[in-house]
Amino acid sequence: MASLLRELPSMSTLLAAYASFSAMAMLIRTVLNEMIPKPLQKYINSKFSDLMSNYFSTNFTFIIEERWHAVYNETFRAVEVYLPTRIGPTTDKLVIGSNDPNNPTATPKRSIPADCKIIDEFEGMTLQWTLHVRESDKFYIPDRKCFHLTCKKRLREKVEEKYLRHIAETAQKILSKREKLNIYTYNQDRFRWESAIFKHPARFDTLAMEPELKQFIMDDLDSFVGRKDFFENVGRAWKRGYLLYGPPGTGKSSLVAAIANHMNYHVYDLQFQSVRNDAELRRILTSTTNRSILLIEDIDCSTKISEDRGKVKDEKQKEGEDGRLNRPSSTDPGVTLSGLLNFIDGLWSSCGNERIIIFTTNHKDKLDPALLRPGRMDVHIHMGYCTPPGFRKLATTYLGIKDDKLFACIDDLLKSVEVTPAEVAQQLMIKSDEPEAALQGLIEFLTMKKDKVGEDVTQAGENKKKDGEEGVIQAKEAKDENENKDGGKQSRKHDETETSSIYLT
Ligand SMILES: Nc1ncnc2c1ncn2[C@@H]1O[C@H](COP(=O)(O)OP(=O)(O)OP(=O)(O)O)[C@@H](O)[C@H]1O
Repeated sequence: MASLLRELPSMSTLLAAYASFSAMAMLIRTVLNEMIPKPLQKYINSKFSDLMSNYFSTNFTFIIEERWHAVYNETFRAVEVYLPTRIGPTTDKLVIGSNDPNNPTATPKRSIPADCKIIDEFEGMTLQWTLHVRESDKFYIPDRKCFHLTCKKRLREKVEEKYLRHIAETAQKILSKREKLNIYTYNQDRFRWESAIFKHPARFDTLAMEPELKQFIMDDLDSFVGRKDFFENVGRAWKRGYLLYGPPGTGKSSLVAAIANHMNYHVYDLQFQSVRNDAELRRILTSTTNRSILLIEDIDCSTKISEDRGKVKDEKQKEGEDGRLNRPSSTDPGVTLSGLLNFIDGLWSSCGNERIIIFTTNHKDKLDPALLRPGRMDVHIHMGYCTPPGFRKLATTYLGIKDDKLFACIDDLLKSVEVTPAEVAQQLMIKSDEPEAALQGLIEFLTMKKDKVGEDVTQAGENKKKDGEEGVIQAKEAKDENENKDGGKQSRKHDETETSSIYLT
């Protein structure tokens, strides 16, 4: 032992060696600093530290981004649902909130804050999650979100095979048990769908519609849900399109709410005006979930969608333009009909399952024929003026009565006056706790409307009289014809477009 100690260098030798090594290192560093440009130094440093950490680290990180190629990443969505259920004592912050104005005392919902570590345990493994948000420096590019999942390198395969599948299954269970429906609206500034609780009271049994029509729609919806294999076998995307058209106040929005409640589907309410172009439309539509309704209301108000493509082209050619229909302008919404059709029944229609697409319009005649072509929207539903069965339904809903001696009189008036279910409902609501008074008020309202129509027709006749003898004869003929129909008072002409109807394409 003593001989061994004697062979060791002395303390002063060690210090001298250390000093000369340090001097040499400093010299090399100074030379390298002077000779190698800064960016290259940075690059070498980062490569070196990556290499070291990869080589020596025992951890492995999965990165789960919000979008996977062109569509929303379902793994990301599953993690978003699953992770808030795994908040444990190691988590030191949490985002909470509620979007249910009907229930302000409800327990707030949880969401994961950025850069917060969450530890999960699964089959003896410890897993660490972090949500990263990379802010975009360009206003037209959304922020990028991704989850980092870190585990031990040796557990990588188990995590991939078992843990991630467990997350997908758990999220699926949570989502299938959803008690509350959401209505989503697209926030153009934040590039994302934002939700509110959807608690619309409209149901099929409160809708004033022809009973057969109502039954048809319910059967159609029910058969759609159970026909996954059918759609697959016939090579069609598992989607159903409804076009609801009719005057304002006939219940188009109420029918959408009734469909959502019947199917237990979330509603994505898209305003075309908030979409910049077809590429953005594709992005928006591919971020919606399965088992949902895509609602585009008043589709006729979107000029590019509603105008006949032929007409647009002709007009543009007349103006000496190049006729490119799809070019967005500063005033028109940038979405084109072809962009929309591509999602309805084009190649993109196969992205997603169990989707219902609903368009509503007050002016079906303004829509591009391409949108009405057979097979595009599977079912066209005309929402018409209030009929006697519709009125009875409203009387049951609003007054709680199934029959009354005044019903016959109201039925007669409804056959001769164009009145929307919204107007009838409004009248019944005024005195809903006094059914007799409410019905009497409705009779007065309908009679007033009928008389007004009569006056309008007489006025039109008088105007024509001024225009010449021929006009007088025609007005009289028209008036006589109506008088013959309903005992001297003006009546409305019932044609097939005034009552509710259905048309399968
Ligand atoms: N068929 C109906 N059955 C029951 N209630 C109805 C019906 N139609 C209208 N109403 C009542 O009138 C209100 C307005 O109707 P709704 O918004 O559904 O009509 P709409 O056809 O969508 O009108 P718009 O074209 O102006 O959007 C509803 O909140 C509902 O109370």
